[in-house]
Amino acid sequence: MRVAIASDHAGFEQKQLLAAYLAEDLAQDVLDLGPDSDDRVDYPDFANKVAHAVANGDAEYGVLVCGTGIGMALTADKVAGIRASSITTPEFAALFREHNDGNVVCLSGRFVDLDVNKQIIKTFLTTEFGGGRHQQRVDKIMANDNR
Ligand SMILES: O=C(CO)[C@H](O)[C@H](O)[C@H](O)COP(=O)(O)O
Repeated sequence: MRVAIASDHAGFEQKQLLAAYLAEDLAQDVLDLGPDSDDRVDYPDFANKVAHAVANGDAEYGVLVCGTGIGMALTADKVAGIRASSITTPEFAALFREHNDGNVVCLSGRFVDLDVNKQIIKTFLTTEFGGGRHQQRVDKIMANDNR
C-alpha cells in the first residue's frame, strides 16, 4: 500500500520517524512529500500535497503531522475526495476508519507522543471501513464535494 506523508516544521521530527516506521515496521510504500528540514513553513502547503496525492490516486492513504493536527485536517478536508481528521487516540483512529472511511489522518507532533502516533497510524491502516449504515452517511458527506 502506498502512504503519502508530510508535515510542517512543528511535525517535522515526528514525520521523519513516522515515515521510517511506516516503511520499516509496517512495510508500506512511503511517499514523503516533505519538508526536508524543520525550517518554518505553512502547513496548508503540505496538507495540499498529501490531499491531492490521495485524491488523484498516487497514494491510498495520507498521514499529516503539524503542531496539533488541526490545521492539516482543516486544509486537507477541503480537497474533493478527502476525508481528513485530527486524531489523537488509537480508539478514534479505529472509528475514523470504521465509521467515516477516513483517508487522511492528521497527527499532533507537539502534544501526542511518538509511540501513540505509531499506534494511531497502525490502527488507521489496519481497520476496515464498516460500510452498511455508515456508507450512506459517508455518501452524504461526499455529496458536498459537488456543491
Ligand atoms: O495548524 C496548526 C494548528 O492548527 C499547527 O499546530 C501548526 O503546526 C502551528 O500553527 C504552527 O505554529 P508556529 O507558531 O508557526 O510554530
